[in-house]
Amino acid sequence: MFATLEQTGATELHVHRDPVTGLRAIIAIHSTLRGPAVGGCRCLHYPDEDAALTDVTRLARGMSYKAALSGLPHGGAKSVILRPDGPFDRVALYQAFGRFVDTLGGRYITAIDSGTELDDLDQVAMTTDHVWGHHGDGLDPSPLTTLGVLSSLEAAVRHQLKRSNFRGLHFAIQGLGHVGADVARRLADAGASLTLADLDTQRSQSLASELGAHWISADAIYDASCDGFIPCALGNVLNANTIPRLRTRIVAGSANNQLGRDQDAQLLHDHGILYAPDYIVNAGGLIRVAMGHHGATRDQIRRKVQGIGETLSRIFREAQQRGLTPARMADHLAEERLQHTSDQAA
Ligand SMILES: NC(=O)c1ccc[n+]([C@@H]2O[C@H](COP(=O)([O-])OP(=O)(O)OC[C@H]3O[C@@H](n4cnc5c(N)ncnc54)[C@H](O)[C@@H]3O)[C@@H](O)[C@H]2O)c1
Repeated sequence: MFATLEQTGATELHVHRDPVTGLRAIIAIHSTLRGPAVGGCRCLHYPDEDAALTDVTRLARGMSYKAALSGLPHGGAKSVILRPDGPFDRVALYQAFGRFVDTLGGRYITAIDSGTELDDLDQVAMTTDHVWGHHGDGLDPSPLTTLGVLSSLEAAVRHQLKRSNFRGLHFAIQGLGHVGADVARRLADAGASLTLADLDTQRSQSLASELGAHWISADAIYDASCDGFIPCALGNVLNANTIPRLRTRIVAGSANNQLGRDQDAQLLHDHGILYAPDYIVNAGGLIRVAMGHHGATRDQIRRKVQGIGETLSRIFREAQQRGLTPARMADHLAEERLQHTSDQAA
C-alpha cells in the first residue's frame, strides 16, 4: 500500500465499506497543496483490490498534474467504487458513497468518471455538498472535454503533420461514449474520415452509419491505418503489446492513464508517434466544473479550454528542444508547479 503511494506521490488513502448497501470504495488524495482535491468517481469491476488501488492512485496523480498545468486552485484526487458483482441498489450505493465523501469535510470533491452517470451524482448530491457536475449544478463536463480534445488534435496535427485543419485526414476513435461520439461528429463535420470502434458494436454501427464512417471490432482498432488515434475508452491502452501495432503518427484522446507504464511514452516516440499527454488533452472537463463552480462565464471557460492546444504546442516544442518525450516534459512542468506551491507554503 505504501509502495503504491510512494510510486505515484499520493499522500492519502481512505477506504470505506458500508455493510448495508454493499459499498466498497477507495478515495486517493494526491495533493491538497493548491486547494481542495478534485477528481471523478469510477464504478468498475476490478480484477482484484490491488488493481483498484493502482488505478485510483495513478488517476489521482493525473488530476493533480492536470489541475496544476491548468492553473486551477485545486489539488488532485480520485475515487473508485468496486462495482458489486450481483444486482445492487444504485441509489442507496451512491448515497452511501456521498456520505463517505462528506466525512472528508470538503478536502475531496467528487465528479463523474467511467461507470458513473449524472443521475448517480444527483444521488451523491443528496448526502454531500462536495460533488461537482451533476444535474443540479448544470456543469456537465463532457462537452468541454470534447472541445479540449479537438484543440489538442489541432495542436498535434500542426506539429506533426504541418497541417492547419482536419480536412482529408483519417482518425481512428476508440470508445464512442460521451466524449468519443461527440469528437467523432465534430471531426466528421470538419471533413475528416473516421474509423470507429466500441465494445458495444451496436453503438459503433449506428454512429458509423450516421456519419458515413467505417466501423471495426474493438480489438482491430489498434491496426487501423490513420493520421491520428484517439483513445476515448479506458486506460492502459498504450503498452508493449499495442504500440507496435499502431499505424498512426499521432495519439491524442480523452481516456485517462492511457500509458501502461511511464516508459511506454518512450516506446511511442521510438515508433515515430507523437503522444499528447492524456491529462492535458482531457483537462476541459475539470476546467469546466472548477471554473463553473467558481462563477466564471461560459466564454471565459471556453477560452481557457481552447488554450489547451497552446499549452500542448509549447510542450511539444520544448520536449523536442530538450530531447524529452512530451509526456516526460508535461510531468516535469507539473511537478515544478507543485514544488513551487509547496515552497511557497513552507
Ligand atoms: N467525460 C468527461 O468529461 C471526461 C473527462 C476527462 C476524462 N475522461 C475520460 O475519457 C474516457 C471516455 O469518457 P466518457 O465520458 O466518454 O466515457 P463513457 O463511459 O461515456 O464512454 C466510454 C466508451 O468506451 C467504450 N469502451 C470501453 N472499453 C472499450 C474498449 N476496450 N474498446 C472500445 N471501446 C471501449 C464503452 O463501451 C463506452 O461506449 C474515460 O477514460 C474518461 O475517464 C472523460
